[in-house]
Amino acid sequence: MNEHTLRQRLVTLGKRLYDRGLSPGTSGNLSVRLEDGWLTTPTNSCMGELNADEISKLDWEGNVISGSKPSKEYFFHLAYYKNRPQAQAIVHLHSTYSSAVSCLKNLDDKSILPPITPYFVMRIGQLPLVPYRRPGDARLGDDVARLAPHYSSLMLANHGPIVTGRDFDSTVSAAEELEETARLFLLLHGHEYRVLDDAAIDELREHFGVQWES
Ligand SMILES: O=C(CO)COP(=O)(O)O
Ligand SMILES: [Zn+2]
Repeated sequence: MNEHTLRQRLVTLGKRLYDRGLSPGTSGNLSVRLEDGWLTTPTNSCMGELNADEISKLDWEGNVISGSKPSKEYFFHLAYYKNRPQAQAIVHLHSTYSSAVSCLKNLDDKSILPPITPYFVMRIGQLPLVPYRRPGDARLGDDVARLAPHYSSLMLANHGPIVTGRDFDSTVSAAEELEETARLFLLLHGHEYRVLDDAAIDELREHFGVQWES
């Protein structure tokens, strides 16, 4: 997709996320990689009302080339792009169920959600917890740089998810999948439930190349 089309996709899918209630208020931010830099949503923008011409364009040093002032989290997007070549797009949300899970105590920090469904394993994979930092704290960039080579998605403690993918549309779908998984996980609380066993995960790995260590 060229830059013009990607700007339109940011507007269209930003509205989809907002309409689904996955990015309340002005929370969250989106970005996509281009040949000559990358695009991100302006800081304090509502995802339901993005303007294609105002979207911020940055270079690989984080300098603004054009558009409005970028997201205050631009540096963790940059850290992901620099440390994960396969990441072509990034979605960061404060979606309710994912953010609720990010607040739970006693999580396995290396993999906070169990493999309850195949689509979670396929689209997200193992999801580590990044210790809490203030939004906009540049040290989040170091945390993301360290984990980015190993994980396509991360959960910021007491905040929300960062999801990356091979193109923008599939990254948005993966973020939606994560939200549904978090919802299922919380619905299952207090119930006895099965998780996918090693054989099932191996089968998914064979067919879809999942990122899950048994
Ligand atoms: O989600 C957010 C902070 O974590 C939103 O910040 P921005 O509006 O600066 O993108
Ligand atoms: Zn946020």
